Amino acid sequence: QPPGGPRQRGNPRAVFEVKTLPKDDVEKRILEVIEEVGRNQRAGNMIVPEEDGRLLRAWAEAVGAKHVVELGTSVGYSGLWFCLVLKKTGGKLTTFEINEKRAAMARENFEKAGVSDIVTIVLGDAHETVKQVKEPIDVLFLDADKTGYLDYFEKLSPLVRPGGVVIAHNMIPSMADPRFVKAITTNPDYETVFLHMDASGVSVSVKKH
Ligand SMILES: C[S@@+](CC[C@H](N)C(=O)[O-])C[C@H]1O[C@@H](n2cnc3c(N)ncnc32)[C@H](O)[C@@H]1O
Repeated sequence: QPPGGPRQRGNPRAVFEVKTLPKDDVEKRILEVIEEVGRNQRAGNMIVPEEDGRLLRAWAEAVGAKHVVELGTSVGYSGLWFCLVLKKTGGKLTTFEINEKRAAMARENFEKAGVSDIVTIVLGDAHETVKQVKEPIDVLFLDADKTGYLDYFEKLSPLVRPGGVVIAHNMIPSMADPRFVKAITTNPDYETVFLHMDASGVSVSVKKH
């Protein structure tokens, strides 16, 4: 164990312990629910590791996100990380989920965290329902069906604003759809980097100005 406490639950190989510290009561309330969901609802709900949650939050902060579109709500864990930012920017989260039970749990978690007013959960097959999105996107987060990433990217990329990002989860070679990898690495509109490849793998594609 490194000094200062246990290593990150999300990544036992993490070199330094990092803990997200609340800046104010709004963050405190959201972080308490993040901690609780991470502890009690991780099993069976395929939520991202904690260190990926912090990565999502960091990118959303960096681009000053006001509109985050998420594919794959599950129980709202990654969405809550985005809400830490969106509560401050006056932004909103539009998140898509096909599973009613998980969507209901997410609704409850968003309520508890005090962010329901900035979150829209769209229930149904996102390949159909994403057509509802008409506004510019600052962060597009792909974390639903892996073979669907290319379709989501093709449908929503035109709405991603210059300087915005497309982030995809589970991008290690054994999980990533090669057609999507090709799309984000050969498109001259994007600069793509791969992070956390010793864990779940996350791609970040920044739309160029
Ligand atoms: C990996 S989990 C999302 C985890 C979540 N982003 C988090 O970290 O808290 C993937 C979710 O995508 C949902 N999903 C799969 N196919 C979908 C589809 N076609 N439309 C909408 N949601 C879908 C699944 O039901 C599941 O809850």
